[in-house]
Amino acid sequence: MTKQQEVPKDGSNDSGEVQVKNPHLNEQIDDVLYHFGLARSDTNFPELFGDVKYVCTGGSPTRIKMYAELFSQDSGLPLSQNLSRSDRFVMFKTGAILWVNHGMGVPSMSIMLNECIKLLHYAHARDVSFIRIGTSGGIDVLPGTVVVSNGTLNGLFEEAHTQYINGKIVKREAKLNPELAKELYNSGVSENLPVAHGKTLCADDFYEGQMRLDGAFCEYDVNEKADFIARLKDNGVRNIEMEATGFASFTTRANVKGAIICVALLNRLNGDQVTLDKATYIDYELRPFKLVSSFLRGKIAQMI
Ligand SMILES: O=P(O)(O)O[C@@H]1C[C@H](O)[C@@H](CO)O1
Ligand SMILES: O=c1cc[nH]c(=O)[nH]1
Repeated sequence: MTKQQEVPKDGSNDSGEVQVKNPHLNEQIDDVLYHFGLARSDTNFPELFGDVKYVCTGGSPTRIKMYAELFSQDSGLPLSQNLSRSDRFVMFKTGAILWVNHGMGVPSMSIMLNECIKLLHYAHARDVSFIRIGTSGGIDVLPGTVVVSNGTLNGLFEEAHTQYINGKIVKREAKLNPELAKELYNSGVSENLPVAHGKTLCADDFYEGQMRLDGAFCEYDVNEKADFIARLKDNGVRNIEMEATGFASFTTRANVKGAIICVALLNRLNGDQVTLDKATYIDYELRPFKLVSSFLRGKIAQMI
């Protein structure tokens, strides 16, 4: 086990490598990626992951496994076994594409992203893009619409991701890659999918943070909820989920492109409950996958 490649002091790196910006890692002989059950000392990261160009992620482990299996069928690329040795996250590989789930909300996703970013850094993977493929609550869009995010907002309507570190609030820029978003949007159009552009609100929970009236607790009234949804609409927000600002901030810090594609399960102007029957739910959750699969197959054709 050799000492890891030095991290530049200012964190800068224009080689296209996935960046970590933590000088303490230079002092570590090994690094255990605990939530994947993988360590530098027991796994050949460059051999297994050095070719990765796209990381596709979403909350549910069974959904991400299904996407990886379907992509293997669509592309003809062989599907790996589950490369994660922990029960926290699953990880599959189809050629240069890695499929990893992230759980629900920024705290879970930030663990996955920290470890995935280090894994790809140790693997010397270059020019990597991360795509979050998910579900959301739509704002003034028909259920089933695939929203390609062109910006992210936190609960204060700021384009920022907030962390509490060392007893202080730390705010970081939360921008997505506009060119990647445009390419993905165009793939949706060419697949005849109902696509929309718009900002994505990142809430800290599913109920009060999204101004639902159907949680266990609620201290606002129906008019306040309607005002909130109207304010979102006026600010160009097209959907609400629970990861966007964290995802945008982490991908920016790691020097990778980031995009978010989420299907709207409902139109929040018309209600709060998700009441889709199973067949419709499956149809909807496949829509953002179809868009990304078409995009990735185009990219693979260019790589050959
Ligand atoms: O994994 P997805 O995109 O479906 O996650 C969204 C956002 C929350 O994590 C979860 C709430 O149901 O759905
Ligand atoms: O309304 C919704 C639907 C999915 N995910 C969310 O976070 N909100």
